[in-house]
Amino acid sequence: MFGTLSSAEIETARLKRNLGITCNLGFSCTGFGGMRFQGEDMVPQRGDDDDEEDQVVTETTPFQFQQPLLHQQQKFVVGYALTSKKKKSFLQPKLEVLARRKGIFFVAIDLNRPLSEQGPFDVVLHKLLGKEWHEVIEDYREKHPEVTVLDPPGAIQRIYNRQSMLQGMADLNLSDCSGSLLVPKQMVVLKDSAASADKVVEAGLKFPLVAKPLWIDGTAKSHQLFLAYDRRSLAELDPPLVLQEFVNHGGVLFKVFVVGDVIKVMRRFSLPNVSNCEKAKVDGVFQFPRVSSAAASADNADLDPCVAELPPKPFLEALVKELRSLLGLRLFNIDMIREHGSKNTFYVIDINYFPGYGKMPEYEQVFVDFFQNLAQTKHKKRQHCK
Ligand SMILES: Nc1ncnc2c1ncn2[C@@H]1O[C@H](COP(=O)(O)OP(=O)(O)OP(=O)(O)O)[C@@H](O)[C@H]1O
Ligand SMILES: O=P(O)(O)O[C@H]1[C@H](OP(=O)(O)O)[C@@H](OP(=O)(O)O)[C@@H](O)[C@@H](O)[C@@H]1OP(=O)(O)O
Ligand SMILES: [Mg+2]
Repeated sequence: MFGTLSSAEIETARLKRNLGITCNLGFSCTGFGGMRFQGEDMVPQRGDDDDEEDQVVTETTPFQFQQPLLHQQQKFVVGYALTSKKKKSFLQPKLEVLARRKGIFFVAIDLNRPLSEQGPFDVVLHKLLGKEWHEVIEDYREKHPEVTVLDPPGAIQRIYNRQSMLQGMADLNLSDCSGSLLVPKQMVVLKDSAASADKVVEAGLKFPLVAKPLWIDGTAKSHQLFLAYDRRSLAELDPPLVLQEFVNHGGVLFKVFVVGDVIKVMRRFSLPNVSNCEKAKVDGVFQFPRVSSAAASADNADLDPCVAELPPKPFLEALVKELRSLLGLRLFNIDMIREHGSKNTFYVIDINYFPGYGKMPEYEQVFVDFFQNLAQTKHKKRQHCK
C-alpha cells in the first residue's frame, strides 16, 4: 500500500499499471479533423480597434468603452502581491506591454512595508498564503474602500476548504439551462480515517473514492490525491480530508476560466473511467498524478465527440453568473466533468482561485480588457459623485 513505498513516482507507475493509464492517459494526441479545439472561444468579439495586436476575446456580457482610458491621461495602477511562480507565469512581457499601451501599470507590493504607505493603487491583485497576509489585506480593504481588491480574502478562504468550496451549489438557479449540475457525494474526515469506513457506508458513498486533503494551502501536499478502492484502505489515509465519489467522465475535464464577465473553457486530460470489473478486482489506495493541471491541453486530441463536446454556452454563462455571486470572486476557474454516457449532466469537482491563467489562450488581452472595464467603472463612479 502507499505508505510502504518510497516515492510518488512509484505510486504513479503503479496507478498507471492498475488503471491502465498510458503516458498520455490513454488518448492519442493526433489532430481531430474538422473541430476547433485549442482555447475554443464561446463568444468571439473584437477588442479595441486602435490596436492591431488585439485578439478576439470571449465575453458573456459585452461591454463598450465610451472613452479609452488614455484619453483621460490617467494611469491605472495595479499593485500585485504574488508568489514568484505566479509572477512568472502571469506577469509575462506581453501582458505588461499590452497593458501599458492602455495606461495600465503593474507595481510590485513590498511585503516588508506597510501596504497603506504604498501606492496609490486602483487595484490590488493578490495570491499569497498565510494568516498574516489575510489580515493585512482585510485591514487594507476596510481602510481603502476606493481600491478594488481582487479578490476579498474571506471569499478566497472559503474555496481553500474543499468542503465549503462546493457548498451551496445545489441551490444555484440553473433551471432554464441546457444542462444540469451536480456535485459528487462527499464526506469530511477530520480524524481517524479507519473509523470513517462505517460512516462512508452509512452515507451511501460508493467506491472508488477520491481522497483529497481538506485544506488547500499552496503546498504540493494539498494537491496529493488518492483513489481508494475499498473500506479497508481508508485507514491508510491522513486526515483531514474529503472523500468524494469518483465519477466516470471519459477521461476529459473542462477547465472553465473566469475573469470577471469573461469565460474561456478548455479541455484537459483527466483520469480514465473505472470499470465495474476493475472495481471488483482492485483494492487498496493509490496516489495519482496531478493529471489535469498539466499544461498539455486535450484540445487537439483525438477524442470521442460525445466526451469532448464543450458544455453548452448558456449553461456555462448561467453557472458562472450564479457562482460569481455565490462565491464573491472575480478570478477563478471551475473544474467540471460530464457524467459518462449523459448528454449534459455535469459535476463540479473543484474551484480554484486565481488559477494558472498563463495557460489560458489570449489571457493577456482578456486581462487588459478586464482592467479597462474596472477603470471605466471607477471613472463613471467619480463623475457621478461630482
Ligand atoms: N470526483 C471525481 N471524479 C472523477 N475524477 C476526479 C474527481 N475528483 C478529482 N478527479 C480528478 O482528479 C483531478 C484533481 O482533482 P481536483 O481538481 O479536485 O484537485 P486539485 O488538487 O485541486 O487539482 P488542481 O491543481 O487542478 O486544482 C481532477 O482534475 C480529475 O482529473
Ligand atoms: O501551477 P499553475 O500555474 O498551473 O496553477 C495552479 C495553481 O497554482 P499557483 O496559483 O501556485 O500557480 C493552483 O493554485 P492552488 O490551488 O495551489 O492555490 C490551482 O489553482 C491549480 O488549479 C492551477 O492550475 P490550473 O488549474 O490553472 O491548471
Ligand atoms: Mg484545485
